[in-house]
Amino acid sequence: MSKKVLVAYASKMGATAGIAEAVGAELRAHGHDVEVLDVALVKDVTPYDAVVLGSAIYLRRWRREAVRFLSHNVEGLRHRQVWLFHSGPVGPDKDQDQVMPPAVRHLAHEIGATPAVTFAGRLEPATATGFLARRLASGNLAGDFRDWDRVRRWSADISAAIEATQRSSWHRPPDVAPKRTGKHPAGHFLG
Ligand SMILES: Cc1cc2nc3c(=O)[nH]c(=O)nc-3n(C[C@H](O)[C@H](O)[C@H](O)COP(=O)(O)O)c2cc1C
Repeated sequence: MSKKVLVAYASKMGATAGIAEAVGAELRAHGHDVEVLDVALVKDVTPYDAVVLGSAIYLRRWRREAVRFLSHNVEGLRHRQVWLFHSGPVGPDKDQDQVMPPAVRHLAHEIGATPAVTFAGRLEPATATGFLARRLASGNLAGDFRDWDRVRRWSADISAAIEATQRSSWHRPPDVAPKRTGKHPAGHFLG
């Protein structure tokens, strides 16, 4: 039986929105009824059985509208399966997992969601908005590093997890704190 899934995103320059669309397409291919929406437009999570939320990372933070969505919907999200991802690393650090900002980590814990998966991002002159982004997009961080195979595999795993809960009752995953490396993966952006 198909489930109703919300894939919400917070994106400034379109890269995270593209990843959300790819997640949505894969879930649809698995037979689910999917809505892909800018998170700022989501008023209510009640219609959905499961929620995927992705945010772009800027200066180690999530976009404000994504954090607001989590904090305004803690109770609703606690009763749904929730998956989180963030899109950020570009250039030489494209494969570096990013640490969840403390506020997001706290909210994920409240909701009972596992830590966000990191997907590489995109930073290109054609889509960069703002002085700093345009400057960074002209250096060695420039490029589209989004790994569509990885995004599709992750989405297929989500589909399998959604389907599994139709056969058994869902058990909230244990809280797993992200591993701290001491290294600042956002070093490129912080100078
Ligand atoms: C000013 C600026 C700061 C950034 N800070 C980070 C960061 O702290 N960590 C990170 O992984 N990526 C960082 N990025 C890369 C973006 O997250 C990446 O380009 C992302 O794919 C953009 O997503 P969007 O197009 O959905 O807005 C930064 C990019 C810019 C322009």
